[in-house]
Amino acid sequence: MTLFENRAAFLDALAAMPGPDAGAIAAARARQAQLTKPSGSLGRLEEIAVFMAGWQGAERPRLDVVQALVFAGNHGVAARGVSAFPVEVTAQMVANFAGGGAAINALAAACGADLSIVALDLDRPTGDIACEPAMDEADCLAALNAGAQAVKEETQLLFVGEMGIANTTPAAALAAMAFGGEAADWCGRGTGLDAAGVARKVAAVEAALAFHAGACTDPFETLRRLGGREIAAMAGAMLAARMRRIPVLLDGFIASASIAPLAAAFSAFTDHCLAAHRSAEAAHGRLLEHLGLEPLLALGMRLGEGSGAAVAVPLVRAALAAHGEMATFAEAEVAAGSA
Ligand SMILES: Cc1cc2ncn([C@H]3O[C@H](COP(=O)(O)O)[C@@H](O)[C@H]3O)c2cc1C
Ligand SMILES: O=C(O)c1cccnc1
Repeated sequence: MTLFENRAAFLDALAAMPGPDAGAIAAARARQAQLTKPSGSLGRLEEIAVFMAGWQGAERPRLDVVQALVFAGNHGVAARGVSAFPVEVTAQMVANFAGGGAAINALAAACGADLSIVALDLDRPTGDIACEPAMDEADCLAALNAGAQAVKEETQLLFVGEMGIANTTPAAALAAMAFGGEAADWCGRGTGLDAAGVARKVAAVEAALAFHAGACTDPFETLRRLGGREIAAMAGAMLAARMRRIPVLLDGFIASASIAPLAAAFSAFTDHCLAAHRSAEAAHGRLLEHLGLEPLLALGMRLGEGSGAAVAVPLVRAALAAHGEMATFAEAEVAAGSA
């Protein structure tokens, strides 16, 4: 099913996004207050349980179906020498995902997530954002829909990741266009660029910001001009999740940048997202601040693929286990305090 028939349908869906279930939030909070522990003593685990209750619409949310989606795409801007790796690596890594040999294969299995890989026209790199739009309208819509279609109805927690050599460059451009600042503020070392490589990246992002200035009039247009197929697919999947009230664990710099145009237009967009981690990519912390999200972890990871989100899934499981399985003061006949 095509969720977004056209540009207007995408923008309408964004404007009409639902909020969490207030009744389930109230019920989960009331339950938390009854559990055999001092109020607040499980810290953020309590907030995670209440967050999950609100988006799942259940006093005791569950985590039987965790879905991981990894989207892959290639980028015209790679020709400017903005990555430490050659573009062939994108397709080679897609083959590695299929063979089960990538980090996300191991980490998705370790956290009990159901992993799917969606490769998007790898033989057809996007336009070079420094001097042309990444995609035409049909291409951008197709990528948004590829993301949306991949989200299963029964998913109880979603995370998305990406593979696309050079994609920290469009990610930096998207973040700069959404939240302002200099190109250099948003450019890091990606896969391990040296100083000259970072300088080429900054120049590419500066050129992109100048070329597309004034034309990025809505989130669709920003994604179309400055994004990429895997980036638009991530945004489409995370919007589709929101439309179905499915909570999202947000991965690293590129996944976060994919929703920057949506969040810049509608700051409530990130309400259904938990930031899994703060990537070692220099600008990720600042980007999360703009998105209004506090990362759960900071492990020095800078891989993408959804790897940081996978590592945070056990925290959500722990939060829901405590919330769902603990006894109340009444059940355990423990005296409740005044706090
Ligand atoms: C072998 C390999 C596996 C990866 N898995 C994710 N990335 C990550 O690195 C890329 C972004 O960094 P840059 O913009 O510097 O190219 C993306 O593909 C991202 O997913 C990888 C990169 C490599 C080389
Ligand atoms: O934070 C990320 O997602 C990231 C950082 C560097 C390279 N690839 C991905």
